[in-house]
Amino acid sequence: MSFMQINDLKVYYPIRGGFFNTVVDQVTAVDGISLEFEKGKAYGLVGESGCGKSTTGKSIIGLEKITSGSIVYEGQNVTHNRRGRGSSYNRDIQMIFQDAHSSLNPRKRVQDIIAEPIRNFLNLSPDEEKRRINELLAIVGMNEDAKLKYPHEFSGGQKQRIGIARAIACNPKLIIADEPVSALDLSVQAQVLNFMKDIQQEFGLSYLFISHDLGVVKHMCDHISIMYKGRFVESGNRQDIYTNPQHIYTKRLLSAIPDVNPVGREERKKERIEVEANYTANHKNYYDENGKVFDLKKLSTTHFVAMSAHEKGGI
Ligand SMILES: Nc1ncnc2c1ncn2[C@@H]1O[C@H](COP(=O)(O)OP(=O)(O)OP(=O)(O)O)[C@@H](O)[C@H]1O
Repeated sequence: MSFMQINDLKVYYPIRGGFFNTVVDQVTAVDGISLEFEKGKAYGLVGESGCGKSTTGKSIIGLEKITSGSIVYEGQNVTHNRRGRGSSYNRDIQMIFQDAHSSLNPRKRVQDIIAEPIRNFLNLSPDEEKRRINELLAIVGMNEDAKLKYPHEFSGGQKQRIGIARAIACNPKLIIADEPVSALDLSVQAQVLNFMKDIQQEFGLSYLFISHDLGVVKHMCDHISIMYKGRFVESGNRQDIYTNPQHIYTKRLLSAIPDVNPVGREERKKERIEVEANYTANHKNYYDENGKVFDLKKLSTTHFVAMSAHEKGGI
């Protein structure tokens, strides 16, 4: 049973111009997406830069205005009151950001950063608050003496852990993680991802994991949606997406993942080229289930660049 449903979400940004700074046009950032969240499951949102992933995350949490569509949380339509002070939605849906450094207030000590949601949503005594902060630091694998330090005294991975401690402080149901590890180096990425998996299991958390990296999403997510120009072109479980992708755009994203296994690399390369050639020969345009046309020529530009570098064995 899903605890939250996103229905036909659309987010348009107005473009202003002219002498009176009036609205002259709009950017269609999210163009009618629907999603359902179940407890304890991780959902992935993948697509190229600018396809609307972050806008989706920010509009779900309430940082962006929704143009149309609805968000239903535990049976209540919360579309227009997501950020109400003290609302359970505000407490239960948390976000962690790509740039941990700028998401932590540099003038606050770690204990005050982590205490922020506790003070907003839980009515704890000073002693209980201290105990909760110690507990949260232990969960994210940090020493108690971190409490009195400032964000600049920590490494990137540690800062991300502080962000995670703040996000889980009030036992949320869903964490929206927008590229949470892409600013970290590879060994730290693995540590943070594994740690996020551990706490997911321990606390029955759900994630909306936003990334352009299909490798990371494969590691983390049960259900994956592939986004292109504000819409989902394909959604499915991990198995469907990685072993039996249906949409040409998904196939191209998958082929852009560096092929690190030398065994059978040539055969896989030939197979990919064949799939591409057949598809392009047989489909002038691709029509999605709503009849919207995707122009293959336009779609291909970035991904053919990525593919050809890969095909040449350059990656
Ligand atoms: N505040 C804004 N005002 C106007 N347009 C915006 C604003 N924020 C984003 N956009 C536009 O909305 C579209 C979607 O942006 P978004 O940041 O959601 O993409 P993204 O998939 O998260 O990209 P990236 O992976 O690079 O972060 C882009 O065309 C972007 O230029």
